[in-house]
Amino acid sequence: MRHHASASNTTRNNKNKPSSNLKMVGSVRARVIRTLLAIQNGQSLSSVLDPLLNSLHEGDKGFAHALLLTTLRQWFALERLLNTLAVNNIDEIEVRTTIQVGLTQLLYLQVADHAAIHETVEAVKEIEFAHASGLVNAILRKVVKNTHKYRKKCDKNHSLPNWLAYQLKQDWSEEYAALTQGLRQPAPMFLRANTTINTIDAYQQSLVEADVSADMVELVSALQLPNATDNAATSVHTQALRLEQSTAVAGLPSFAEGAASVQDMHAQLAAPLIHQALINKVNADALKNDAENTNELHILDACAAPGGKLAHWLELLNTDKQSPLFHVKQQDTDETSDSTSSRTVKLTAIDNEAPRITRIHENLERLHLAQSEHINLNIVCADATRWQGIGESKPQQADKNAPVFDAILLDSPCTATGVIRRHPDISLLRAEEDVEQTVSLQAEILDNLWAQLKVDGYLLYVTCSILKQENVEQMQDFLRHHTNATAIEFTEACNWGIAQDVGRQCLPIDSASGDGFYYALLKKTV
Ligand SMILES: C[S@@+](CC[C@H](N)C(=O)[O-])C[C@H]1O[C@@H](n2cnc3c(N)ncnc32)[C@H](O)[C@@H]1O
Repeated sequence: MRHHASASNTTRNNKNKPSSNLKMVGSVRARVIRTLLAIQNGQSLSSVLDPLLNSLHEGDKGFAHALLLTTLRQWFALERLLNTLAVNNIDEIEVRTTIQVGLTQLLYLQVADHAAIHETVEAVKEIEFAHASGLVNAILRKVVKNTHKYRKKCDKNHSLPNWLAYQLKQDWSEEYAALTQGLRQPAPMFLRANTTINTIDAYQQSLVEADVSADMVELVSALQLPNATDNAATSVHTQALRLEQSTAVAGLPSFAEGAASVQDMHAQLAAPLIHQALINKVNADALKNDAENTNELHILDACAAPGGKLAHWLELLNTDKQSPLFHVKQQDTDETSDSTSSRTVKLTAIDNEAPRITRIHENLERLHLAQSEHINLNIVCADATRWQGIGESKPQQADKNAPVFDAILLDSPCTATGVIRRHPDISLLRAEEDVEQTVSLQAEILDNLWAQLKVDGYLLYVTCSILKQENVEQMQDFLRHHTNATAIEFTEACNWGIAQDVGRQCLPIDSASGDGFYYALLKKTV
């Protein structure tokens, strides 16, 4: 019996919590400091970033964004540096945060010394900690005497909480130095062209015409899928567009009209992989002339919000309308000829957070994917540890407990340690004890969904974590407890990720490459 916790994937901050609320008044620096205090108080960057930026004049937004994101990326390194700079311990989080914002300007943003010091001292007064203005001034003045030395000191080592750095060293000793430095850098911006509206080449061309430089990155996956002819690996190709410079989506051609989505290049592997696995299942069923599977296919995107991978899967389904998924070849009763009938694909998407479900609907509307002729789409707010898809599919089915899904995409809740470059608040918000809770939640979801997968069906397990406990170790544990599961091998012909005992792991080391995702494909054998 595997250990299960009833916990949800929550984040906590176990440090002294600052008291201030998010008050968007005063100078840019004071607003950034207040935003950082709100994050230390447990709020996510995504919930506070827009209120901050929307409160500012257009001309100040870029600086505020850079100051906030860079301070978060360098947070733990700045904390360590601050501890060596102060003669006495500084207990007030408001004061520490202000000094860290000052250090970011001096060490990472090349703000002129005088402006950085003067404005930061003014900001500490604005947040009503004027008694510390002398201290802030003294520490920042000390640093400008030798910024080169302090920058070097700050860059040494990692900028992560110690528990996370320790775990990464255990998991990735060879890659550790590059990985921890990689996590301090910004990530490139990637797009996915909506192939139901334009080809990838055509969208790249429209980017050129809009003066947005982008190159195409091709990811190749090679899967040792059973039933492939002569045991050759099945190749799956994914093409992502990488922008030379990150930009606001409003500046991208036809973005509002649904021509493209922002999605990390490694996140763009998920839909093509499960789509190919589904095609393989359908082809294998056809060879076996499996009547039960001929009329309807039912597929599941579990943990679907805000719908990035769901939209991608719908794009693939809608782009290839001649696919065997929609057309069933049947042998006529006299066995002398074949006929073809059409088949509906039922796609169910679930997530347990209602506000995030609203975002799925908004995203699909923008991409013109909310409705389509061949696909019966059903979006449900439900808890994947308990939800039963039975009856959703075939209410008239005799055996109410028979599994119903031909393929399942499980983009699992996780610690999101693989996307720290984009969401640097994760380093501050995650606590060590979250890992075990998350691993238990993942196991619970896996168990519940596995029981609902048909024999010969596939489940793609995905996380944006770089911790082995949530990834390869989760899969090893799953395979030990489910003898009817087999892991499909990703061969060395894959040009992404690092082969694991089960599945493949991408690490966010290369500043031009994608985030830290893990992929494992499982097949149900009996
Ligand atoms: C990694 S995100 C999914 C991202 C999504 N697949 C995409 O590509 O846009 C994980 C999702 O799991 C959902 N989640 C967490 N616990 C869940 C549960 N017990 N049941 C269903 N969904 C859950 C979260 O609300 C979150 O939206």
